[in-house]
Order: sequence, then C-alpha cells, then structure tokens
Amino acid sequence: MTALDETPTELDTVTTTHPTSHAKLIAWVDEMAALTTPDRIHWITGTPEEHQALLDELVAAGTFTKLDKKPNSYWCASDPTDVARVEDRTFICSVDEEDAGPTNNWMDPGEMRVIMRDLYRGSMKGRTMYVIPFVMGHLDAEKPMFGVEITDSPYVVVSMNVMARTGTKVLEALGTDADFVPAMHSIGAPLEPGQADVAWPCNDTKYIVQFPESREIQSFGSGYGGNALLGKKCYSLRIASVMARDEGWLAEHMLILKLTSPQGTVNYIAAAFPSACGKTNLAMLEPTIPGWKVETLGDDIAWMRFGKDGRLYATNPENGLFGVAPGTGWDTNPNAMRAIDAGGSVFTNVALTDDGDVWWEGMTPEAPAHLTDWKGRDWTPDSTEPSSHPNSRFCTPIRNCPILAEEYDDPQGVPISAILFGGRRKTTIPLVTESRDWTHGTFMGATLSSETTAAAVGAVGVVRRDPMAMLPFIGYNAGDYFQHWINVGKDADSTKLPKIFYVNWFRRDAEDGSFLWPGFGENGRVLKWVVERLEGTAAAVETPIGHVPAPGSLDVDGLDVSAEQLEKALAVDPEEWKAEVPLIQEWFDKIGDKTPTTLLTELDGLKARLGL
Ligand SMILES: Nc1nc2c(ncn2[C@@H]2O[C@H](COP(=O)(O)OP(=O)(O)OP(=O)(O)O)[C@@H](O)[C@H]2O)c(=O)[nH]1
Ligand SMILES: O=C([O-])CC(=O)C(=O)O
Ligand SMILES: [Mn+2]
Repeated sequence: MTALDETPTELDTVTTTHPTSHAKLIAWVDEMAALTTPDRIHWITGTPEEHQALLDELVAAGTFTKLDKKPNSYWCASDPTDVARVEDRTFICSVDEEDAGPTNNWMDPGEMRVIMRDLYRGSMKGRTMYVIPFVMGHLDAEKPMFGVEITDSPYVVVSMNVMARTGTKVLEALGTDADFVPAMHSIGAPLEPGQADVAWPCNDTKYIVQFPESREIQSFGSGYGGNALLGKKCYSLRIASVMARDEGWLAEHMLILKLTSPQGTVNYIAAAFPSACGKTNLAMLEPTIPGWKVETLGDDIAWMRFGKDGRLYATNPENGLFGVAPGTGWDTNPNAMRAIDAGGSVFTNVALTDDGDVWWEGMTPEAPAHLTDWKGRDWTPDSTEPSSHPNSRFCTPIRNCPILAEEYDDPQGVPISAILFGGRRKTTIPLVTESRDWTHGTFMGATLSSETTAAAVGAVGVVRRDPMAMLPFIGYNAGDYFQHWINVGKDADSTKLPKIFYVNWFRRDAEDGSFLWPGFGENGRVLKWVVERLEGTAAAVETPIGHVPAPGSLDVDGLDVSAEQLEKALAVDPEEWKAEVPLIQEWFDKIGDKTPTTLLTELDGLKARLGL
C-alpha cells in the first residue's frame, strides 16, 4: 500500500490531517511517505499514554522484555550485527570535498541523494512511519534548535522520547515556518504482506549521512545508538559543529559538571573524552576526598557560547543518558546505578537475570550463577564470552540522575572555568597536565590520542588521534575546526577563557599491566588540583609538555597508591614523548595545508623542549 495508492487507508486520512500548518514540514513528510510507502503515519505527541502504548507494542512484538525488578524498564537485544556506530559508513556530504576534510568520508551530495532515495524507496512498506518533532536543548532557549526525525523504528521513538524533548509542544513551537533539521531514518526492512517481523529489523547496508550546508541528516540500515537517534551525534555534534563554526560557538563531545569545594566555591568544568572513555563516570563522580561535591549537567554533549560577560557558557542539549553499561557498578558509578534504578530505562544488549532484572560485567563483583546473555543464550560464570556486549547501553531520563544540578534547567547554561581533554592511553600521557594558554590547550586537544573502544564498529585498543574526542563527529574539515578553536580563543578576553588541562585515567604499569591510577571517585583529587590551579594555590612543575603537579601538590590523603606508582602515573618520560612527536607530525601531515600554523609552532616548541 503506498501513500499515492487509490485505496483509501489510514495513511490517507492521517496525511490529509497533518497536526501542523508548517508548510515545509508537511511537504517533507508527504514526500518521505510517498517515497518510503509506510502503512501508517504516526505523529508523535509525546504524551505518557502514547509512550506507554509504544512500549507495550514493543513488548508484544518481542523486541522488548519488561523487567520485573525495575519500574517501567525494558530489556532489548539488537541484531548482533547492529551494535555500535558505523564510522566507515558515516559521510559528510559537503558540496566541496575539501570541506569534509581528510578525517571524514565524503561523497558528492547529489550522488548520495540518489543512493539514499533508492534505499528509501519502499523501505517502510508494512511498517509505521513515525514523525518525531524534537528540540535539542531547551524549548525556551533564545533560538530553539529544532529537528524532526522520521523513523520506522518504534525503538528509536521511545529512545528519542528519553534523549530529547519531543512531541506536540515542540510542533507547536515550530509554528508555521521555524527552521528545523530534517532527520530521515529508516531501518531498511520493509515487510511484505504476511511476512513475520524479527525482533530487531535492520539492513546490512548502512549509511549515516550529513549534508552540512543544507543541515540535513539521512540515516539508513541501523537502529542502534548514534546511528539512529539522530538528535544525538548527527545533529548535536556533526550538524551543530558546522552551525557553531559559522556562528562563533562550540559544539563538543563533552560532559558538564558542577564542582563545589568544601568552602562552597563553585566551578563548572567541561571534559572531552572519546566514546567509552569516562565522560558519564566523571559527570556523576562521587569524590572520595571529604567535602567536595560533584553535580551533573551533562554526560556526552556540550554546546558552548560566549555570554554577555565574556565567559564561555555551556548547555547540555540532551534530556537523557545513553550510557555504557559494562563497568557501571555500585563501586564505580553509584549515581548511574541510582539513575537506572529509578525507572523508565531501556537496556540494550546487556544480560537478563532469572528474576527479571539486568546484569552486565562490572555491575557487581560477583556474577550471578545463571543469566540469559545478550544473544539469548544461557550464560554462567564459566561461559567463555561476556554476558553483555561491550557497547551495551542504558537509556535513562536525565532527571533520574540523583545529583542533577539545578542549573540543568537554565537555558543560559553555566560559565565554564576549566576544560579537560582526556584519552585512554597505556603509556606516555600523565595523569594531569595543565596547558600554558588557550593555544597550547588547543594543541593538546588537537593532538589528543586514545585507544579505540567498542563504541564504534572496528578494532578495539588501537591508538589513534581523536582530536577533542571529536574525530567521528566533526562535521567539516578538521583543519578548519582547529582554526575555529584558535579563533574562539583569539577573539575572547583571555582572562575569562576556561583553562585547558589534559588527563589520562588509563595509564598502565609497564611491568604488570595494571592501572596506575585507581580512577572513578578518586578522579575528584585531580579535579581538586585543577581548581587549585585556577585559584593559584596548587604548585606545578614546568615540563616540555606543560605543567604537572609538583610533588605533594596533588591531594593523596588516604589514597591507597604507593609513592612509586603515583610517580609513574604523573611522569613525563622524555623517551615516550620523543616517540610521540613523529605520530603528531604524521597527524598534522594528514590534516595537511589546513593545519593552523600556530599548531605547527606549538609542535616546534615541543620538539625544541624535548631536544629534538
Ligand atoms: N580504569 C578506569 N575506567 C574508567 C574510568 N572512568 C570510566 N571508566 C570505564 O570506561 C568505560 C566507559 O565509560 P563512560 O563513562 O561510560 O564513557 P563515555 O565517555 O561516557 O562514553 P560514550 O557514551 O561512548 O561517549 C566504562 O566501562 C567505565 O567503567 C576511570 O576513571 N578509570
Ligand atoms: O553514539 C553512540 O552510540 C554512543 C556515544 O555516546 C558515543 O559513541 O560516543
Ligand atoms: Mn559519546
């Protein structure tokens, strides 16, 4: 049955009664319906009743299992081939190839549109097309950042309802002509009449496409995470980074936290770590040092704009948490555990307990005696594979977070006093380094490196450059992106700019391979040193790579770490850095002519200080 078919169907009735008079939106929805030929169209209103009905449908379809042990929460397993972002299938289709740059896949936008149209043709046959009006950030922001996602996946709808502000209130705010980002998504699994559905329909062919000039998104084939929840990476990072370049702000892969000292001094800190490298954990930190308090504003994305006072203000455009499950436990991240326990969560690709709860590696020190693993098989502690996929996730309303800062509700955001860049490196990168100034901090960010994780399909544990933790998310030429960072600093009052630091919780002992730094709640000690550096009270030593804590300046009171181990965690090893320099050089060579000369000068300075 097609939208243009002669037989009257529910579709015809719905399309003729669009719940909006936004002409551009109506035209786009009609065009997509005619192309994808769904059986039905459902405009998402965002009411709790509608959300519940979708959850019930997902249970009836066998996609969701309702958990007995957590309020209104559900378990779900994806197709084993659709478990993470697909970076090699992600494209920036700028008009000129140079504007996508050397770090993105590119295709001519015209050619890509033909490919996508062919894939979308009839792709929603037998399914419902959902239209989700959403806003990233606050609806009452000065300039609300609207989007509309079209999808044929009810899983995507219930997840978008958690991750963004959705529904009728957004549609009303869109009025008749407000700008929005059209975000088209299809799992690419049409159903023939009488054909039985599977629990996780998807397609082997996958495309995640951004058109930066026209601010459009088209996604096909995957139903998982950042591939399919298009408000997240596609809009709030790839498209928003292009808007930010054009308008003089920053769209970044950063957590935002509020840190209060025992004296009651408040600092807001943003931190960029690559996927599955600790943002959610730091954002919800319970410091081990007495009197220090962390509250959460965001765990994945920060939009930062200058305020009238010249300071850089950050907001979190999201409304939910889409967090890595494995490693999340009562001992590592109790606030995340409390958040997911509060209900309204969807768990994907974790294990099911026999009594109707979820479990994953790292949740409790001891594994249950029996589980159903993420592939639906019996699992015992003797099993050879983990019970949960390493990129299994919980999707939970951010309001469940017990330490959500009240400023989360402020569309103005919070003034950032420090930015941390961090990666997952076994060697070379010390626990914490302070940059000399914004340009040097930009150099640290631009040359950030990290071992790849399960958050993206591909090899895990390979060291790669991941500039500002944005490698898969910069919507334009990385060289221009570095220049944009430098310009942001140049145009600002330097006394009001955040100070930039580089951290590494993941350095290992060369001898036994163990983590040198205990991490998690103990990372509060590093935050304390950062704040004391802002205040000018902590001592630091100058090294070729920046300032590191002077002996005794990092609070290690009560910390169960030997002096020798701490020294190794903080060490700046000239030999390791001499080995790093050619890798940085190679990276800038890859970026090519667009590498800002200021960053090349920074590299020359580093070389000189290392005696190279
Ligand atoms: N050793 C160690 N592991 C950590 C630390 N912080 C986080 N992790 C682990 O790193 C993994 C990913 O952490 P998250 O906080 O979920 O990562 P994220 O940066 O929010 O990831 P995305 O949602 O993919 O962007 C989890 O398995 C954590 O347990 C730390 O301080 N030390
Ligand atoms: O996008 C996703 O699927 C999850 C995420 O936060 C990331 O990979 O950084
Ligand atoms: Mn992320």
